[in-house]
Amino acid sequence: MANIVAIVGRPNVGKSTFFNRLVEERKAIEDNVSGVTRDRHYGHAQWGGKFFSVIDTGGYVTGSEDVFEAEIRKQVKLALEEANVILFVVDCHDGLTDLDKEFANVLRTSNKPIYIVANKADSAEKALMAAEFYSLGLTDHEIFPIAAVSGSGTGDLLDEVITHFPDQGDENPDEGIPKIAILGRPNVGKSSFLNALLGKERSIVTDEAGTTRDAIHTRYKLFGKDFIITDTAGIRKKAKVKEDIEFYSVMRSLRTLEDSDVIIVMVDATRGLESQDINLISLGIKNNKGVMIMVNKWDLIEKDHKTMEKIKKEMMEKLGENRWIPIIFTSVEEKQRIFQAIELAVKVYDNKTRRISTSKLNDLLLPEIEKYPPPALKGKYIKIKYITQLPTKNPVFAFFCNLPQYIKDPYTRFLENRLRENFDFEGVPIKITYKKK
Ligand SMILES: Nc1nc2c(ncn2[C@@H]2O[C@H](COP(=O)(O)OP(=O)(O)OP(=O)(O)O)[C@@H](O)[C@H]2O)c(=O)[nH]1
Ligand SMILES: Nc1nc2c(ncn2[C@@H]2O[C@H](COP(=O)(O)OP(=O)(O)OP(=O)(O)O)[C@@H](O)[C@H]2O)c(=O)[nH]1
Repeated sequence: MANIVAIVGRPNVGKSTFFNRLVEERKAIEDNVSGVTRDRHYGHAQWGGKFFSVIDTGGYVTGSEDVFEAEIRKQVKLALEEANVILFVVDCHDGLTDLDKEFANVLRTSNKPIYIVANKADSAEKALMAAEFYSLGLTDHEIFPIAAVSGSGTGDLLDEVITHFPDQGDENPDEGIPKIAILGRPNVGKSSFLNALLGKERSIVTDEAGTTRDAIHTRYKLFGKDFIITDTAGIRKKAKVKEDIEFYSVMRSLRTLEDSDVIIVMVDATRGLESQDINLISLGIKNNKGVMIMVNKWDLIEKDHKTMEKIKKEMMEKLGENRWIPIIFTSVEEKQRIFQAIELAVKVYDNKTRRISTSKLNDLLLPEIEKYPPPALKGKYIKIKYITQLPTKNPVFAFFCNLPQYIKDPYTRFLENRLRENFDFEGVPIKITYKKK
């Protein structure tokens, strides 16, 4: 289960600075191994051996001068639903404001742990100002003065925050059963697909939800395969509220994606691969998820024996260097290839957990590298000596060589292609790193 921390607070108190600080530290640790997702509102962090995600809800409040209570409610509601812990950021510099009080009133309705983070405590003198926020009476926890710009005070805060996480977080999930998320634009047929899985064979094993606000993991045993579909049904209902569709569907995608191994990006055959679909695919890749595309409503397409190949080719072009993503054509309505879609998702999961022995890697790849060695740079020859797959959750291959810094992107792509030709990593992002030897 994902550990999630939400940052709330009025504009300009330093939420994004704080967010970046939390996420940067993890990034520094991880950068050379797995590459880490980072965007404005959502990122990964680590403290004390626990992994968690951080949502900066700040950007969702529009208009920094005129923040209406409805907006605050919307922001905070999101935090309450998604997070294990809420960090309410205030500003020591400005002291307690009316808007802070409004936020506090909304937060009071929650039963999740709340910490008041008194930011801009740049000096000991400023830190004393933090005491003022006790008058909110919002939380039994200590108030933590911090300075997001320098990071001072954040360690003490995080020591406390992580005590609320039930486990280590997503970096260390239970092995074995593939968790599959079905994502896609509204109306492509996601619910119909779930119902088709549910309806026919009626063999759900469990339907467990930690709390109503967590992602729901439904475990299936169908067609001889064990798998889990991750979903956030509670949020889905709210997506029916019109103006919030985009807002909630993004949050929903993040949460389901976070809790899954493989994402099925469902697209509408009559519309093709659209930019939103590409965004979901990129999000999956950045988060090291297995990815496949399910082109649904295939029954609505007028076709001959060449149509499928033609559409596949067009999609491949849009995928560019991510051509390793498999595409399957289905009709949920006519129950066409529904089983194969699940089978493919499970296969992608198997590929994702594939381990190649060092001897096999070297036997197959070193001769290819010998044929096409990395181009010499500044008159220096680059010699790759051996290759090994790192013991990571996602496929990462370390190439040991004399001058790692001299190898350029095109050669990395060459190596990735050779890896994919020799071993089945269909649907799986793979990473290549160079190490000095
Ligand atoms: N002195 C001081 N300034 C800070 C600190 N942290 C953030 N700031 C400044 O406060 C201002 C607002 O910071 P942001 O991180 O953009 O604030 P925010 O809460 O994300 O603002 P919105 O995006 O409007 O919601 C910036 O000028 C920051 O440089 C700090 O620890 N000390
Ligand atoms: N022709 C055809 N229609 C389909 C197919 N799959 C789903 N539909 C129809 O498409 C419509 C939308 O299906 P849903 O399952 O509600 O789509 P969804 O992706 O869950 O939609 P949201 O809940 O809005 O995200 C419904 O009218 C379905 O009956 C299919 O394979 N072929």
